[in-house]
Amino acid sequence: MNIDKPSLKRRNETAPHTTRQRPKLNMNQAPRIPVRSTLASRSNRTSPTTSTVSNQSVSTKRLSNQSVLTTTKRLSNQSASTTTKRFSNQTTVSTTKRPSNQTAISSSTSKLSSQNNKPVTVNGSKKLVTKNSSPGIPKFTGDIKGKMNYLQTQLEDSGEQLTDFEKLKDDLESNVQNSESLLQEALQKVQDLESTIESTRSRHQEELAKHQEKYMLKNRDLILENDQNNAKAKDWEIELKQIEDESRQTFLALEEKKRENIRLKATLEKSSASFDEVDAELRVLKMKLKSAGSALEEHEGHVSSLSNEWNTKDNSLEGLEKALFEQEILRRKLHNTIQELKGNIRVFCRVRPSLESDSESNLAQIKIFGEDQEHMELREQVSSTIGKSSTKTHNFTFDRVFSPSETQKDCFEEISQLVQSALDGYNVCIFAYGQTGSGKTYTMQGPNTVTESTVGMIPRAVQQIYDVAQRLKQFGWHYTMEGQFLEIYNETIHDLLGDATKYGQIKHEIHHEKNGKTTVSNMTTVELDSPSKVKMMLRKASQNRATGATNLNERSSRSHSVFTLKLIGYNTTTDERTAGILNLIDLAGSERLSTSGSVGDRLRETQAINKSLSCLGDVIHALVNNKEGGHIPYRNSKLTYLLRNSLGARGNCKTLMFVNVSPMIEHFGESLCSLRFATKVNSCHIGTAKKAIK
Ligand SMILES: Nc1ncnc2c1ncn2[C@@H]1O[C@H](COP(=O)(O)OP(=O)(O)OP(=O)(O)O)[C@@H](O)[C@H]1O
Repeated sequence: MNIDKPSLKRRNETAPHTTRQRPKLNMNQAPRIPVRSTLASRSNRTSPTTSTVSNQSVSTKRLSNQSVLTTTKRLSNQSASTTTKRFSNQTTVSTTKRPSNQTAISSSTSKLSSQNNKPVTVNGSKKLVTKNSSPGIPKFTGDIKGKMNYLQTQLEDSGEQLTDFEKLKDDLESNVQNSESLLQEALQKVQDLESTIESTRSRHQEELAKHQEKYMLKNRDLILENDQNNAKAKDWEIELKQIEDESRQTFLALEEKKRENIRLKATLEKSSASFDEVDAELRVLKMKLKSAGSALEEHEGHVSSLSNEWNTKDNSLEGLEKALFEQEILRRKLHNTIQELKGNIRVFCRVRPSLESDSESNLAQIKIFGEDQEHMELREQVSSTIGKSSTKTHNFTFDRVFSPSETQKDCFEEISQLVQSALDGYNVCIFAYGQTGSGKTYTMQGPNTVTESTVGMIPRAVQQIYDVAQRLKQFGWHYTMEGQFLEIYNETIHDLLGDATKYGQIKHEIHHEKNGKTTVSNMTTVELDSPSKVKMMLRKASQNRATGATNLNERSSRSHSVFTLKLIGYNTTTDERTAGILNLIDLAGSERLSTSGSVGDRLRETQAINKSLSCLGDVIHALVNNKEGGHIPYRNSKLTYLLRNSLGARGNCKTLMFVNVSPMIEHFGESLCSLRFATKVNSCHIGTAKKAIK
């Protein structure tokens, strides 16, 4: 809808001559002027006969202003005079001859008249224009009068013609005026149209601008919408991807479910088959049950007769229980008599097996023999001063020698009688003596990673005491068990169940009361009402020992550990009370100062260990050799002072010592020393032990 304004203007300017639309003339109103047509065709022969109004108007105007008047004038001036003047010799010629510039109207009118002699329509009235040779005009006859008449006639004709022409002129002029007014109207219409066009154009422009603005806004909205749609499309893409992933996973899960379903179907089929089997079995069982039901009825009859029998026997059972109780008292008496006969100090030797870290080739020759496995022989290759090699044999005898293949259970079976004695009110000490790495801790507690078969003497002893205490309940005995665990390191006592970070800050003093009770101050006491508590206690002690040293084994070999279990029994039937103590002692490594090669702190440690161990030997020696009431050097070491009431001073003590030895040749010398020390202990006889009965 682009409107080219300049081109419009140009068109307006050129319109009169070319394509400008003019108001149409109403040809029915306008007079028909064939003359003008002829004139027009003559003046512009190339123009179409249906020439434009403007052409017509212009021609008409000219006719009215110039041609018609000129023609009329000339006609009036010339026709008469010239015709008259030339009449004599040129009448025909002058009348027929027309000036070259004479108007088209006159010419055409003349021509029409002369050629056709037909009536010419002018302003709607028909006029007959005659030629000179027209039969209406009298011919010149040749006389003057005739001539005059003729001329008169001619003049009259001319006057008529003139009148016609004037009429014609008037008509033409009115035509011209009409045409002009039409033209004015047309021009006015053109102007109106132009202003209409202009207003339409400006309106269109405004509308266009509005539309453009609207479209721009719409376009901007569309861009925004497009951006939003793009963002949405991206979101959708991401969402679609997620959905795709989810569906892939769902598909995988579905596949897995399908496979599981297949497996389950197979299992179900199997199960249904076995269900059928079970169902058949159930039916068989039901039948059996039925027959058993009838058998049961029979048995019930038997039961009622047996029940009567039972009642009579129940009465005799009470008598039997009483007898059993008496027998239990007797058993305990006999047991302790046997223990006493065996001696109050007994020694067991235990040879540990070779370890992965030991080499087979370095095993010492150790032989264990005797009816009760009580003898052992150690062979040693020696060279004399003259270089002659020979075998030297060392023989030892103990209460029992355990070979490397014997288990913890085997060892415990032998000491369980002593543990029983603690329940019966005796003070029992079980020592583990030997060089570092000979198996003392293994024997007393078990290895670091303990199993049911490797569990040591301490937990086994507690388990036994717990079991026996439970069993003795039926005879009226009720026991309370309290446990303590301490360490003697460099002659200082540490509470292994206490706070290891406070070692050295808290002082622990040993007190012996007149009633024979020994106490250590500031010690943690644990009530052992179940065997599981012993495990907890041992774990805690082990952790404290680890906190106290960078190397657990190193610490354990440099200190004595003493586990004390106090057993207090009360018999509600007999009102009897017992107070026994079980001490389980893992001694520090017994290696000699010369072989240890210790210096500095380690030297002082070794000296302290050796001192306390030799004190133990001295105490035992004094107990053997001193007369009753003689001095026993218990105070010389913390260990002997602590165990004063358990080492036979008051006669209710039982002592067992495990001497642990290594099977390796490299430890041969230390093993001999340990065995010699144990032999001395074994030869002691500390009188007859008496249980503590209050
Ligand atoms: N009878 C045994 N059966 C199997 N292994 C044993 C036996 N006796 C000791 N051992 C092992 O030998 C090694 C040393 O034993 P243990 O630590 O008990 O010696 P120790 O005499 O207590 O040493 P320390 O004085 O340094 O504490 C340990 O690895 C232990 O498991």
